[in-house]
Amino acid sequence: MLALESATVRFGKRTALDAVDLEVADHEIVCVLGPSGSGKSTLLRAVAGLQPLDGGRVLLDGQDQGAVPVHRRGVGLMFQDHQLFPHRDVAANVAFGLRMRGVPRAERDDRAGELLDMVGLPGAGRRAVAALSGGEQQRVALARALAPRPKLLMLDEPLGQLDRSLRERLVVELRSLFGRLGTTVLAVTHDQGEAFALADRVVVMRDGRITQTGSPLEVWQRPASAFVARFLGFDNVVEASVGGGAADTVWGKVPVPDGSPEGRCDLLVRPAGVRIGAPDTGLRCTVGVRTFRGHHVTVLLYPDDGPALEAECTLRDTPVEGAVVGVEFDPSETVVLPPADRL
Ligand SMILES: Nc1ncnc2c1ncn2[C@@H]1O[C@H](COP(=O)(O)OP(=O)(O)OP(=O)(O)O)[C@@H](O)[C@H]1O
Repeated sequence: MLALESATVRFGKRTALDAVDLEVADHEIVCVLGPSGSGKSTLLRAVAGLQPLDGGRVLLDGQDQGAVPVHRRGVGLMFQDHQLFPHRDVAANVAFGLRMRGVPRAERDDRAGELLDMVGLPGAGRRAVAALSGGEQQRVALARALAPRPKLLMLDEPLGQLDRSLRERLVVELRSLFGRLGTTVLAVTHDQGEAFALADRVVVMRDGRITQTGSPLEVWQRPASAFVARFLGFDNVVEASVGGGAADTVWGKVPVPDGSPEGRCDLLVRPAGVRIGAPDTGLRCTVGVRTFRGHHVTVLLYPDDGPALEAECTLRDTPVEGAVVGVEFDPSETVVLPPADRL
């Protein structure tokens, strides 16, 4: 349905999109992730027609969109600051795109009512936008973007301003709504949790390029590089050298999964793979800060040498701060990554 072919955008000397190739299939939900400045919004704007390309093409249903203006691309947009019209009521906001398309009044009202039901705001049509909570406004913005039945819905930080618990709830609702409607979605977020909960496929950007793409599970289990691993919030990443089933690291020998490539690498050890035991077994560490995360605890461990290690413990097994412990590593939670200079 959507294809970017070598899409390139430059701002002066800066290349914001660097020959990006990306395909989005019908009914697919794709989330673009990446640090600030990596080109996510530029990608979205280029697809919408808000940002002209300096090279390459954007195709929708096989048609080159180069000469097609924004309002004829058939894409729905929902941006972070959701730009509702504060002086119009909810129904008028939802029906805005339909009015622009000359849809008759009665049909607009019906459709607005239908959409408000769908986004969980039944009967809210006559309410003033200014009197809604942030989460309700977000739902109105979503209803407005969906009203003209866009073939592609694009979301830029759709839940950006809302508090975490509301975001976590809304993201689940969004995924199920898009599934029911069969909406094709391209969304941008800097929040991994949001992307992983929403997407069928995630795309990780770095410096205007796509550095990894895959299902949320694939990317989570096998980040393609130290960059992606760190971006996902994994801090246990060190340079290493693999041979004979183990990696030589600043933390000593760390067992790696069978079949891991040999030679120089970056090594990721997921916190779940850092096993805490008696001080006389494995790597000696001193227990530092502990962060309670509901059903588990993240513990920072300071070895005598090398960077701190993050470990995940059950509440019951959490050692006390200042204790000296021994650490062993679970090979099923380690990932051998290509060394940064070979990417
Ligand atoms: N209108 C513009 N003029 C000049 N430079 C721009 C413009 N828009 C974006 N850029 C630059 O292009 C690069 C990519 O920006 P973009 O907004 O696409 O990143 P992003 O990944 O969406 O970042 P964020 O998460 O902070 O929104 C950045 O270096 C940015 O400074």
